[in-house]
Amino acid sequence: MELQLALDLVNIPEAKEVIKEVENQIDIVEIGTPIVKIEGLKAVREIKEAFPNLQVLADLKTMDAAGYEVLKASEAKADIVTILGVAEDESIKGAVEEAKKQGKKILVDLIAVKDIETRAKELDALDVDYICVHTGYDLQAVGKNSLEDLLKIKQVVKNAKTAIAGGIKLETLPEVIKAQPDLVIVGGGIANQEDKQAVATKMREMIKQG
Ligand SMILES: O=C([C@H](O)CO)[C@H](O)[C@H](O)COP(=O)(O)O
Repeated sequence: MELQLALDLVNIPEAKEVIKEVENQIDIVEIGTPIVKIEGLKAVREIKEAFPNLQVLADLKTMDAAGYEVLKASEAKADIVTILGVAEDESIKGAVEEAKKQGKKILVDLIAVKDIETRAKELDALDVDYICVHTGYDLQAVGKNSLEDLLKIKQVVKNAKTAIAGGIKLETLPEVIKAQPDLVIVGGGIANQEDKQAVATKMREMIKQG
């Protein structure tokens, strides 16, 4: 099981400071959608240059022109690029095709997908690398989480790795681990904590113990 730190509400220098504190505890660092929108793909390039040993995920949440966006993120040295599960199959195929050409990976974000099982099954057949259940900030605010969705997609996804994101904290990590995703994505659960290193270290230990 891998651990990904999602950075959303910071600028590039602030992102570097947070990563420095936890780089030994994480496998992947996510340059979140708000950072990419505000700072551009240079955020991806700068973080990869500063932390070459970490995999860098560009959370583009692509919806169209997928091959082109994957190409541009790849040129900025992203290792993994995200596309939305609600995108057309043609877009998913375009993203996968370009990622394969560039030696990169595609994570599909199921945010806002209504029939999670059907879509996860379809996406699994399109050769994507990760399929991620995700409760975004706006649904977290009304008390939702993604655990049930993870259990649902685990039943139907046979090829891709499964991932979970959305409001995961130290206290909720044990039940997430029990559901055995391949990738756990944590944003505020690390980034908003006083002692980020201690929290990330504890999370890493819990994940190791499985
Ligand atoms: O993708 C995300 C969100 O849509 C904002 O861009 C977050 O990275 C994801 O939700 C993980 O962050 P937390 O919910 O703070 O753990």
